[in-house]
Amino acid sequence: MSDIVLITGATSGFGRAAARRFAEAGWSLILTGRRAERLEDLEKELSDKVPVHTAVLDVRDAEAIKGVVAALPEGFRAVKALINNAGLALAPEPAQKADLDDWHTMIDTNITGLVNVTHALLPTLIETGAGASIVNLGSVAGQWPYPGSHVYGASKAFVQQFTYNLRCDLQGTGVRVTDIAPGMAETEFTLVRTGGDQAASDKLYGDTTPLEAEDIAELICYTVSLPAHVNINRLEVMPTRQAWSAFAVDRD
Ligand SMILES: NC(=O)C1=CN([C@@H]2O[C@H](COP(=O)(O)OP(=O)(O)OC[C@H]3O[C@@H](n4cnc5c(N)ncnc54)[C@H](OP(=O)(O)O)[C@@H]3O)[C@@H](O)[C@H]2O)C=CC1
Ligand SMILES: O=CCS(=O)(=O)O
Repeated sequence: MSDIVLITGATSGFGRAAARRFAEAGWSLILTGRRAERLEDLEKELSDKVPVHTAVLDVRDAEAIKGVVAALPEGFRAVKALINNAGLALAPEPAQKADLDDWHTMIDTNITGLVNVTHALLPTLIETGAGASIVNLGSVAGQWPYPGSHVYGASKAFVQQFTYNLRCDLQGTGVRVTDIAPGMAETEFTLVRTGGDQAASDKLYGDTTPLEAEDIAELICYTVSLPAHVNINRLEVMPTRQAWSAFAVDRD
């Protein structure tokens, strides 16, 4: 029987690329996200290669997650890898101009959503035991501050610390936990962040070489495919053409 991976946010970007990468590696796929049509398209694309189960799911809805886990069909129950990828940034403006609803949406998705899914899958992953994995999508924004990152960066700092704390509690169960923290990667991320501003997205990723979704998919698949005794705690990865900036100084 093939290994089983559950991916949140499989309808775009890293999640969709990871679905394709895991299919290449022969894993059975549980693909989730809010956009049903995209899940159907992905199922059509990949189900010739590997078994695919899809579930329309908003990670903010803890009851719905429990329902999805309880209704997993035979052959998809013994999940070996959970990829907590669903997430978003909103409100690129400074904190003092940000909408409170946008802050709540980021907290509800990136923090509450991630812990909802993790809590629902922990018993299964512990039962799977040695070689099971949780990969959480953090961000360089969880480590490094920058203007306009406010709640987004803070939510990703939570992801890092939650990852480390889970590692402590899961010691002895065989379940591995990893925070993958990418820098600039071209997906629909900036389109979402700017409320659909394609020009802003094109400008950010233009005239340089950002990470591609497939780069992160490769790292996710690599992380969970390592021998069972190896746990990557955190992987911070940037495009070669991205680096840190100097401290900002307010001058007269
Ligand atoms: N691109 C980048 O530069 C970086 C991104 N990241 C992180 O990587 C992760 C993936 O982002 P990326 O692929 O770039 O962005 P995309 O916008 O391309 O994909 C985001 C995915 O998250 C899903 N999602 C968003 N909200 C919810 C929700 N409430 N419930 C379920 N699914 C949801 C979306 O699916 P749907 O809308 O169908 O629900 C979509 O599949 C995020 O956690 C992001 O913060 C980290 C570092 C860098
Ligand atoms: O998490 C995404 C990368 S960045 O936009 O914060 O640099």
